[in-house]
Parts: sequence; C-alpha cells; structure tokens
Amino acid sequence: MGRKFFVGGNWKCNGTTEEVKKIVTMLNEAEVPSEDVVEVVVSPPYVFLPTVKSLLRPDFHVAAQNCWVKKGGAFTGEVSAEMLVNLGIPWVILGHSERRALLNESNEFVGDKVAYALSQGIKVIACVGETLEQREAGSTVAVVAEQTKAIAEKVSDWTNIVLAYEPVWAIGTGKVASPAQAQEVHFELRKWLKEKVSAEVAASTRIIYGGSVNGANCKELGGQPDVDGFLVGGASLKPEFVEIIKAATVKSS
Ligand SMILES: O=C(CO)COP(=O)(O)O
Repeated sequence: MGRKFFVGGNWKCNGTTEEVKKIVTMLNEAEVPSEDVVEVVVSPPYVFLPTVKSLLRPDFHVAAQNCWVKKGGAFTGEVSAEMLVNLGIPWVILGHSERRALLNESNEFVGDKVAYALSQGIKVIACVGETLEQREAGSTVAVVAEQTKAIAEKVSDWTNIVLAYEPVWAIGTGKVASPAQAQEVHFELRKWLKEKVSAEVAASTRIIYGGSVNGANCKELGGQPDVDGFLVGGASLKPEFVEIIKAATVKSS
C-alpha cells in the first residue's frame, strides 16, 4: 500500500515574524526520521509563507491554510491558488472546521475549492469531522461521509489529497479522540472510499487524525492501522511537534 506517514502542523492564526522564525529554527535543528519515512508539512498564516518557505529545511514542506475557490480577480481579501503556485507553495489545507463553522463554508464550496486547487497543481489536505452534537446523535459516520462525498463528486484523481479527520469536539479542547474512536472513523472513511471511489484510492489515500494531538498521545494514535499521520494545531507551535513527527516510526517498529 505504501502510505507514507504524514505530519502536518497547522499554525492557524498565530505568530509574529520573530515567533515564526523561532519555530523554523527549532524545526531545522530537529533530528527526525528521513523523508522516506515521514512527510512533514507546516502551515503558517499567508503573510509568513514566503519567510517560512525561504528558511525551512528542504525536507519539510509548506502549506497555505486556505485559498480561493476559483481563479483570482475581484475577490477582496482572498488569496488564489495561482498565487500559491507563483510562490512555490505545494500544499493547501481546505475545509478546516474553523472555516466551515465560522465562515460558513459548505460541503459543496469545500468540494469546489479542493477541485480547483488540485487543478492548479496544489496538493490538498482536506478536512472533515463531526461536532459533539452530531457524535452524540450517532451521526458521525454519516456526517464525514457526506463531507467526503462533496469532495469525491468534484475530483477524479485522489493522488494529491490527504484526508484529515478532525472531530470538532477534539480541536483545541485537550479532549483527544481515543485511539479506538479515531481508528473507527478512519476505518469507515477508508471503507467509504473503497465503496464509492475505488479500492486503489482507499488503499493509497492517507487519512490523518487531528484534534488535541500531542507528544504524549501521538504514538498510540499513530499505531492504529488506519491512522496515517496527524494534523496538529496547538502542539505544532511547540518543540513537542518534533516528538509527534518521530511517532512516524511506530509504523515500522
Ligand atoms: O485543528 C487542528 C489542526 O488543524 C487541531 O488543533 P489542536 O491540535 O490545537 O487541537
């Protein structure tokens, strides 16, 4: 199958130039498994993308946290996929729950964004996840399937997509999904891909977990058979992120 472990750091709306440089220095000095074992992608706010890209070690890569749904133009405040290409930014995070909830991004809009970014040659970390109410109502699998379907309807090639399962109730709350809870949803998402897209896509698409991942819980989560890595928020701003990258070795040990 060959799903390389993937560790993303979503810095969200945090940092000053000085703080960002400090994080990059910390990452550059870290001893981590080789690129053959783990793919590391960090996602600073737009304004810091050029700085981070120019200073970051070459074996780590950079992602934007969003981009516009189509070609740029008269869309005040937006950043287009073409601009990311122009800056040499290879990845973008799309459909993060904070954007879905706070900026009313619908499943369909996220699907369109994913398709457009891919069409421009940008690789996508596409996020899905249920709220606490949805989990308690027993609709977790239906919700993430619906979100994934909206993407699947718009794309034909999954090679450049990493699917991030981020339960909303676990984001920034310190309330991490148990390894069994994460595994269950990752398994269901892979099953959905197998039934609705193809067995090849199901076997090769990385499904990563996000939501209060830290240095203490990453190994057990990463050891789950359908967990192919992480999308890390708060802990990606700290030295602890290096420990999370090292969790990639659980797959080989
Ligand atoms: O939203 C997340 C990553 O995209 C997760 O955030 P936390 O790791 O801070 O819970």
